[in-house]
Amino acid sequence: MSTYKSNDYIVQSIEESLLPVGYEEIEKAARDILSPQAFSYISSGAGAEETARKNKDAFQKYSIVPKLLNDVSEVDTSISLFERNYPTPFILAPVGVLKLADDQGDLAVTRAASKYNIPFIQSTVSSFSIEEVGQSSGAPKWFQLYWTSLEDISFSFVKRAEKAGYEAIVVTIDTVTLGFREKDLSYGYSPLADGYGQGNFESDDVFLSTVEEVNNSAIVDGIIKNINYPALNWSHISKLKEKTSLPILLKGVLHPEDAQRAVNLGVDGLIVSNHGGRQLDGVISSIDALSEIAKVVNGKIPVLFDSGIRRGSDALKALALGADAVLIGRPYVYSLAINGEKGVSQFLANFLQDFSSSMMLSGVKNMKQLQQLKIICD
Ligand SMILES: Cc1cc2nc3c(=O)[nH]c(=O)nc-3n(C[C@H](O)[C@H](O)[C@H](O)COP(=O)(O)O)c2cc1C
Ligand SMILES: O=C(O)C(=O)c1ccccc1
Repeated sequence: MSTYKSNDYIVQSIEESLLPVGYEEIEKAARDILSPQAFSYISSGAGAEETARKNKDAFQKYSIVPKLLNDVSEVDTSISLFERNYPTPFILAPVGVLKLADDQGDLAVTRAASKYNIPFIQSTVSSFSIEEVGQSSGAPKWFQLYWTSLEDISFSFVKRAEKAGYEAIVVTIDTVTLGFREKDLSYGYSPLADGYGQGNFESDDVFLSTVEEVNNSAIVDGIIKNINYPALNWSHISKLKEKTSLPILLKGVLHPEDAQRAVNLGVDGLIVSNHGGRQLDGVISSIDALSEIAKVVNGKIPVLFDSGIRRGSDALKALALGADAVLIGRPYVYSLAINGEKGVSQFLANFLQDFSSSMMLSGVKNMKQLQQLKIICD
């Protein structure tokens, strides 16, 4: 279903009360449930958390100027990406180590996503394997790739993803080394060292052939060595293009010239993102980077967006500023921690209600009109 009438979702929200409604309350509830280390891992940004703060504050600089009296009794939220139609412009961002939030991790998330036909992007550092996630539900699945030092492991992941029916490869380019996350360092906390995030590696023959003796610490060392790959450059993207016919997206683009180069190279899509402020602190907020990139790309390939989407009006702003679809990150992770699959389902119901009401209230009835919605910046 992609056409909404007023209050379709709110009925469900009122009937069940599985989750607090607003983002801040959801975050608070997750803080109460998770260990201080786990909560801190999910919530914190790198460095002084300047960028994490900017992601939030920057949204407030943009204001929607509604254009009314447009008969919005039905709104169509559907989009089309890579020749497939989706009922909503939302995608669930790749989040490693989701098992930290809930034992069922990615499996619970894709089950919730399948209710709304929302694509789920599985992380390289998932606690479940590509095959397990592939079979977990009918939700569309994309695979996020952290390029590995031994590139045959990357190519093996990509082949496995193809075979398991995944529909796109998302190469994250902003994490060639891990950001300096002061809170995690103060706790001495690393989920990888704790054994999370091994699902794809422990099930990969190419990776296993590089581990002398298969035990937990060898696997952890192997993963860390592989996903830190500062040598990553454009030639790797060209090479990946040769290896797969799936659409390739680059995640973490902030510079318009990188966007232009990606288009020239034949990349299929971009994700404007600063990784939720978790990588280089001090970088531009993702929403401030969006318009210029959308302008350079000029509709040649889809431009997706994440970092700071908390509620419907945030999504409305990002879509009006040039995004073709929007990734949701922390809000679904906290919802998972609070109430597993049901928590994520409830979150999505609330979010979709909020978004479709926001479309109506701004006087737009489809994505085309939304792209023309007037936004002013302070
Ligand atoms: C706990 C956590 C783990 C993440 N793991 C990954 C990952 O494995 N790969 C990736 O590309 N991005 C990862 N991200 C970044 C998200 O995909 C997304 O860019 C970010 O969460 C957006 O910011 P927001 O959640 O504040 O909206 C992670 C984010 C969080 C919070
Ligand atoms: O924490 C992250 O943001 C992330 O991308 C990651 C990296 C390595 C392991 C787990 C998650």
